[in-house]
Amino acid sequence: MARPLRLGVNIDHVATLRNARGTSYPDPVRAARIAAQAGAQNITAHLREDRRHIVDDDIARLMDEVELPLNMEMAATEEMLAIAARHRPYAVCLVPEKREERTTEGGLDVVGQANSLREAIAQLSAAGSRVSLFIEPDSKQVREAMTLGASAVELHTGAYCDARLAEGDANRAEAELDRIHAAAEEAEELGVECHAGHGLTYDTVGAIAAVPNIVELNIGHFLIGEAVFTGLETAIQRMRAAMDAGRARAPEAAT
Ligand SMILES: CC(=O)[C@@H](O)[C@H](O)COP(=O)(O)O
Ligand SMILES: NCC(=O)COP(=O)(O)O
Repeated sequence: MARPLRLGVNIDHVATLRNARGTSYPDPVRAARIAAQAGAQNITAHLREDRRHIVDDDIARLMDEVELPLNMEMAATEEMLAIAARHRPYAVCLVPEKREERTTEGGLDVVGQANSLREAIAQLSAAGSRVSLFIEPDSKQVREAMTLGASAVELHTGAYCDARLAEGDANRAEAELDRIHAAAEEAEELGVECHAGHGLTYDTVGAIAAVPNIVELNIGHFLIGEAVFTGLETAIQRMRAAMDAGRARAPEAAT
């Protein structure tokens, strides 16, 4: 039987909409409560250094007012480490950040930043948070994540989703999916829990859910966009159904 696959709902882009007008609505905490009703297992929120969407008060309220565990995405900076130490979220996902980028364009260079990441992982783990590293599906990065003591890796699915959306690029999509399968299998062999996310839609989630070693998906931007048309609860339920359909096609995990 296929193993369980958790859904983390990323509510960043509720805050993007709120901040576009400088109002107090729409409220990411309200979105998080709806996600809970719709069956999500955790809430993901990315506190960017430039606070372009989620702000400090959102993190405080998500911790205090929402029952679901918080997976806080952040860069491994001193400022963010101090914030995480104050709130002690259930999980922290360390991500790369570039001020000019439109979204998180790639994974962390875990190999190149090993020393600073080792220290950040140690601090966060000592404070009681599970630490994952947001990486490209690449064997070197997976192995280094294990060496540094990360509990989990989250594989960046953006390249796969982009290839699926690009007409006539089936070969590239297939190659990206192969990389994700290989990295997920290696992570599990090394004892590192495997998550995935970025850019997933109803059309692309099935193939990722079918990767048997992946146990958590984090999905946001598409869901918040769909919520405009169908409501957030319905959007999340449809995503859950698409995930379940994909998972039902997953072979048994090799390990
Ligand atoms: C880290 C990541 O995958 C992002 O999807 C993020 O959580 C959404 O925020 P940005 O679109 O601002 O990167
Ligand atoms: N880490 C990925 C995430 O939280 C959601 O990414 P997206 O669905 O907003 O692209």
